[in-house]
Amino acid sequence: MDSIVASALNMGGTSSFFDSSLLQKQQCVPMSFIWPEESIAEAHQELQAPVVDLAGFLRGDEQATKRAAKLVREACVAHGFFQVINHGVDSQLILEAYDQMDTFFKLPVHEKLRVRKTSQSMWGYSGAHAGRFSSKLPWKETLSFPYHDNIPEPIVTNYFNSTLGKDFELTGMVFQKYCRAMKELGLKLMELLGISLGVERLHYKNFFEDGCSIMRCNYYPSCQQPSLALGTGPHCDPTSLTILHQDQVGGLHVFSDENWHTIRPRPDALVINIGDTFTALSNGRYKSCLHRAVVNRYKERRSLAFFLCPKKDKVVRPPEDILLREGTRKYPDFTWSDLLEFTQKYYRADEATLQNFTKWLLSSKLQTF
Ligand SMILES: C=C1C[C@]23C[C@H]1CC[C@H]2[C@]1(C)CCC[C@@](C)(C(=O)O)[C@H]1[C@@H]3C(=O)O
Ligand SMILES: O=C(O)CCC(=O)C(=O)O
Ligand SMILES: [Fe+2]
Repeated sequence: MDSIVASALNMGGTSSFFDSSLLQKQQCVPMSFIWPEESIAEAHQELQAPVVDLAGFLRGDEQATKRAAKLVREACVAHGFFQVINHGVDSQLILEAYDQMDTFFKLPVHEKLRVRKTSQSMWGYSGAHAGRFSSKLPWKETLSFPYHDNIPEPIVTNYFNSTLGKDFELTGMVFQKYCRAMKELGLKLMELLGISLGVERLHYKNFFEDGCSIMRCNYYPSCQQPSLALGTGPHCDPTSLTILHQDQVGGLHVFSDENWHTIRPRPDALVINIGDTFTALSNGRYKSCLHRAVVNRYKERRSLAFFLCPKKDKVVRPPEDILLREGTRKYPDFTWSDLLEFTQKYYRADEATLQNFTKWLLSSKLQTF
């Protein structure tokens, strides 16, 4: 590794970090950011996926709910992806969340490193995951924090207060509100997913009620060689349901019918992805969405991702209605804690996480199903 790259990645002993302002000054992206050809194959067409209007469902209209559930079922069977509008989340709150995330990412690197993510924790700031991986680095910075509502104290506000102090009190309050809105919508979507799968209406909603979810702000700096690098490599989210807002720049791609497809940004829409854990909960009926985020030469890009997760020790298994109907199990019982541990300690989440996790689980725990 040459010395400029080493300093931009700031390799010193065991620690390393990503200074995008230094990396952007070089003509070429460092080797460690180059992805294999199959991962960066171009996207051609826009994905034809439904934009589901939630207004009728949210006000309890039965016909509208049936229509929404049908669209959701078709989209989840095909690729595990759809968008929602009239979702009930205040558009002003989304803009405020972007403003607050900008305040954080514009800080000098040494300030952001005050909340650096360590290998022992899911939470904090990470630059290109440079301390975690050494190749196929993602051209992004992330800030991740937990959300649940199992205690009366505001967990997100407290996270910001205890890590970044008084200057980030407002950031904490905005994200506390944003996460509450995401969780509320996530639970309503679980109800819709339950209806769409023909299981007891509140089954999934109840399952997720006491879970601890993950909130992540993604910041993708512009990149001098966008055709070689990736913001986020091809992957299925190991989590259950992702509610994502992307800014106006564009860069989210979904894999469907053997091709990568673009997802045109819609400021009024939230993107919904099925994740691996929900695939298991539906006994494989709903696909975990394979997606990636590309970067571009001219403009930085931002997205806000809320990953809905069940409580860590709950057993992930499809509801009896599905098991009785289908007879055979596609995946063994596991807990979210098992899958999370797999992606944080042993396996970098990609397109085959669930398949490899299942093998690992069966061999390491000598489990049968
Ligand atoms: C449980 C998680 C692991 C990741 C963060 C959440 C949900 C999505 C996962 C991730 C984004 C999938 C792509 C690879 C990854 C390493 C990343 O680029 O950030 C994944 C996250 C992670 O392990 O931190
Ligand atoms: O930024 C995006 O559009 C996608 C991000 C993503 O897939 C993730 O954070 O898991
Ligand atoms: Fe993702």
